[in-house]
Amino acid sequence: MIEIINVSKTFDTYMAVKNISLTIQKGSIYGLIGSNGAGKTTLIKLLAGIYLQEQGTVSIDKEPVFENLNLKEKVFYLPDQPYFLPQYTTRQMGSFYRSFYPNWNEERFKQLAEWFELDLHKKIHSFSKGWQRQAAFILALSAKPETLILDEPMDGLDPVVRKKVKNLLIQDVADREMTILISSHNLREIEDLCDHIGIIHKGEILLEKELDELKADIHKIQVAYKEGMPNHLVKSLDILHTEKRGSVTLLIVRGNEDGIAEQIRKTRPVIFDILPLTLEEIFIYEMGDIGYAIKNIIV
Ligand SMILES: Nc1ncnc2c1ncn2[C@@H]1O[C@H](COP(=O)(O)OP(=O)(O)OP(=O)(O)O)[C@@H](O)[C@H]1O
Repeated sequence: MIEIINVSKTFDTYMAVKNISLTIQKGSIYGLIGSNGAGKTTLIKLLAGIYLQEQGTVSIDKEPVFENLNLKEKVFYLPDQPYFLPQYTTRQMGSFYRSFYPNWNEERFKQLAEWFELDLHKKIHSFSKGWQRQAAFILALSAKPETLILDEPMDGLDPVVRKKVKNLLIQDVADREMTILISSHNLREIEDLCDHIGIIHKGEILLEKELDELKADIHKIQVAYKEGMPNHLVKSLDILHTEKRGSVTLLIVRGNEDGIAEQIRKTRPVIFDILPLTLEEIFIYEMGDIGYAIKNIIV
């Protein structure tokens, strides 16, 4: 379990992280979202033990992170610009990590290289940006860390590779309860991966939520009637937003999905669909002012 309690970090006079607290349960995938300069990398570097906070505590499984070598054997940090030793091949980087990470799995290393079709014997610096990131993922996942910290991990990956990476991450979380903190400025990109989301803005956490909790309670519904929508239905539903699109009405409704569907079916609509809501839409409709603020700060 990751615990960040009342943590602040200042550069000269600028406070990049302001009194942040958050907890990430073991086996959870936590998405830290924020615009450029929000403080994501600073928070991540505090968690990776690269920076020391001036205030508060940063711990994993109750152990303080900073200068804790035992803990570092179980944590893998993949920065936004992956670092490799100069002139090294992925094979050589593998040998380097093998000496450092006790859980290193050679079999997996070879399997992943095959799966990504990556040449282990080529110098990493000759790879394109996307291939370098794939090499970094192969190394990170072969180290079998208990905690994986990823800063903007999907940058430069094509959609097919993104899907592969997401599947691998989910598999490791399911198989051995790996904990992941993943930062991104793109809500859409990580919404299908994370079970918790934290929004960071100007060094502060604006909002933190469990995704299932967010998604279970709000629904996008499309209905059409021969003679307009019945008034009693409008009154009985907890409608957050209504939009007319020709003869079809689009509703954003809060409440239990089955209950809402039953009420609508009773009114015999000619069209009735429940559509998926994106996380961005949920933020906007569910959180009013905060939702609109969030819309303006993330893509
Ligand atoms: N080493 C540093 N020295 C001085 N200021 C820094 C340093 N690192 C970060 N900052 C400042 O702290 C703030 C937060 O930066 P940080 O890199 O954590 O943001 P971020 O959310 O990761 O942004 P991005 O999405 O652009 O990578 C910024 O204003 C940045 O200029």
